[in-house]
Amino acid sequence: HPKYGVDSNDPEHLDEIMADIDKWGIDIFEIGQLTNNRPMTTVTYTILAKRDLLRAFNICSTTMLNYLMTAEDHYRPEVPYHNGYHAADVTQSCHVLLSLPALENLFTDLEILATIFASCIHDIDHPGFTNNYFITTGSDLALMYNDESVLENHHLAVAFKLLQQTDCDFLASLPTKSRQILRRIVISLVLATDMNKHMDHVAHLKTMVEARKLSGADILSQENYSDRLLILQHMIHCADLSNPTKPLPLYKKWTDAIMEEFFRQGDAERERELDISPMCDRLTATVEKSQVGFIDYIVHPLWDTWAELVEPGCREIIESLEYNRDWYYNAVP
Ligand SMILES: CCc1cc(COc2cc(C(=O)Nc3c(Cl)cncc3Cl)ccc2OC)on1
Ligand SMILES: [Zn+2]
Ligand SMILES: [Zn+2]
Repeated sequence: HPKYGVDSNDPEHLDEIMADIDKWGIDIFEIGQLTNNRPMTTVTYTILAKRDLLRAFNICSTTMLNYLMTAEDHYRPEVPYHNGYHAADVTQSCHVLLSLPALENLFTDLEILATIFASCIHDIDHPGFTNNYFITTGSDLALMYNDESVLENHHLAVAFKLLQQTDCDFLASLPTKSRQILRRIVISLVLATDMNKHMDHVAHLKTMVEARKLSGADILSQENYSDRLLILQHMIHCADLSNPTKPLPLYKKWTDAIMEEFFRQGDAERERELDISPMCDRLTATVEKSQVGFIDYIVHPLWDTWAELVEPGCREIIESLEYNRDWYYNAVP
């Protein structure tokens, strides 16, 4: 297999970019351009190989690549934001967060494999509309999942269904017990990416930070299973909401993509004479104002609490977030 799992039209350039795989702010868009739109497969395969997880779990590289390519084919390229680039971005962001010094030796290899797997499939087959849109339009998807975390349940069902294809079952050599533990973790992590759970994430993170202050001990080293799983849930949610913490040129590309996706939903709602969702009306929205609100009310409260828990590993990330917030604040017309 090629070094990063996929062929490249410019291998030397890809080597240069992939040297930053452990760094916050690697250019996912450039990786996609160098791999014929395979950013998710490239990033995920490289991370699994680098962490020696393919060997640790006796995972066949060919089967792993078959699964990743098939999974990446199930992201929709016509969806502006929730496509393979976002999956690659969240996977690489989790990879960096898993290596924070405060979390060293906290997670088992199986928990790490589960987190990387959950990240790369967490939005698979995303249709480019929100849960609320599917619920209010009485869609079959909402009917199937009783209006509860509709998209997140769908992503999980699609991802695990692909494992049933024999040439894609990269978990085939895992003992049954390990498969069950991994499946449980992946389900809980993808369900944790439902924005409806956002306030619970922030509340629990604050509780853990307070508990750590009271106990004084480096509590992250004595976490019990349920707290470790909660930290991984907060981690994937932070990665999902990490665009505003990245270098400004990358952040601006993510903003353009999500706003186009939201505007297309707004167009569909206008067309169907439904109420247009907040920030989805391309005729009235102010992108800069939305981002300042997004950072002030959602991203900063979450990341500030996360940063306190893993202190001092995320100081630069918070600085980048605050720099970007000021840039958008000053850009408001
Ligand atoms: C107040 C809410 C809000 C939302 C926005 C749009 O901005 C963004 C929103 C999102 C965003 O909402 N992402 C998202 C997540 Cl993390 C989980 N489930 C569904 C979704 Cl859509 C991801 C990135 C953004 O800008 C770069 O601006 N304000
Ligand atoms: Zn999602
Ligand atoms: Zn996502």
